[in-house]
Amino acid sequence: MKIDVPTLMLALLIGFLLLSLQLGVAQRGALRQPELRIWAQGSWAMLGGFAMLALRPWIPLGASVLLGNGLMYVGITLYGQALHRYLLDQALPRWRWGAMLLAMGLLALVRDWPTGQRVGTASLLLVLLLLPSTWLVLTRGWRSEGSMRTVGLTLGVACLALCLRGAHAIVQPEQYAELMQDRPGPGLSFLVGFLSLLGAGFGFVLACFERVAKRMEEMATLDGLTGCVNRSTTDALLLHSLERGRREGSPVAFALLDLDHFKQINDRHGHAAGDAALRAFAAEVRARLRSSDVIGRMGGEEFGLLLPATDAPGAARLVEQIRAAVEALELSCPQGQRFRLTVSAGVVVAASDSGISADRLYMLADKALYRAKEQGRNRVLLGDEPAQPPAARLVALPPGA
Ligand SMILES: Nc1nc2c(ncn2[C@@H]2O[C@H](COP(=O)(O)OP(=O)(O)OP(=O)(O)O)[C@@H](O)[C@H]2O)c(=O)[nH]1
Repeated sequence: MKIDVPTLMLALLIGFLLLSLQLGVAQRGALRQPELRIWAQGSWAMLGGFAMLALRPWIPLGASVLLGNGLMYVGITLYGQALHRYLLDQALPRWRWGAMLLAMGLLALVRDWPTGQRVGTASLLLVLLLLPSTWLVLTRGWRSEGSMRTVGLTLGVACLALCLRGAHAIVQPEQYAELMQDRPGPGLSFLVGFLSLLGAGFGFVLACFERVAKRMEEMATLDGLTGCVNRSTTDALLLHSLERGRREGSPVAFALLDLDHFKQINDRHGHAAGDAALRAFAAEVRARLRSSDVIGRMGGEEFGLLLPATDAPGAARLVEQIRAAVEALELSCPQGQRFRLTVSAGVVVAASDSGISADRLYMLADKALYRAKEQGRNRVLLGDEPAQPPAARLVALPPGA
């Protein structure tokens, strides 16, 4: 196999230039991610590094070696910074910048070595700088967006190829006497090592896209404050559950839960304490649900609980447990004052053969909730689901039932 190194160098220059330009353009649009900006800076540094290597016939050898490899070390470290922020939401630890400076210092010490040993050392230093990021992506990134796996794998391939290049250059320095000469080993390791780094960049862009798409989906379906599904999603899930209950012959329970005197909590302790109370309430409910149950925020301090395949006694027991747990909850506001919450609830159950609509089920739950408020709050009322006509029979449950 014949690999023409000058052509390869030109291809890499164009590749990193295109990646940097595309990332720059994406930054001006909707994809304004700081991690992508940092990756773009890293790609500009890599591009500068290749340019310095490619200019070797026209600039002093020492400058080409130091600037070429040094800029690549900066590029790799910036890639590390982007990955660190993306996966850990933290800045790159200082020692990684220190390692980059140390690598540059070592490079300066070996700049007069014969080409083979110098290429070997420079490649191995590149691998050492790349390894911590590769490890991070292969461990933490593996459970992240699917595209991060391709980033981890391509970085792993880059490390392997550059490691082989470094070892090969030290063992057979004569093959590396001239940077631009056509030799299969040096050419192949250069090709695979740096193309993999370029590929990791495209994988990283895709991972950022995936994350943005996931966030947009969450924003469309979830309530940002409590993490519960929003009202329209709850409505859609209720319709779906009723349909499924009909097909499978199982009942569907639906409850409306409304925090009592919530306005007073806001007025006395502030809006932030009110928000914290809503979050705490949602967490308290979520902790008691099965994976098939759904808690939705219907608006303000009102929540809907959707319990598929649950009959009336089961639903009433669960909602009563929630009521008691909320009553026992003690919250503190930023000023240190402590306060408590109570919740009222209306529960209705649709039998599989009732043919009841989601709207009517909601209305019956709302009626039961209204009665619970009327009867003094902090209680759960069960509204029977009549097939027809609409009046709900309300059964008061003593606390603890
Ligand atoms: N902190 C906070 N308050 C909210 C939010 N959404 C709605 N509220 C407040 O919730 C309060 C609801 O008040 P009301 O509808 O009078 O109900 P309540 O005070 O709970 O009275 P009852 O339901 O009759 O027990 C209002 O003060 C709203 O401003 C929110 O996201 N955060």
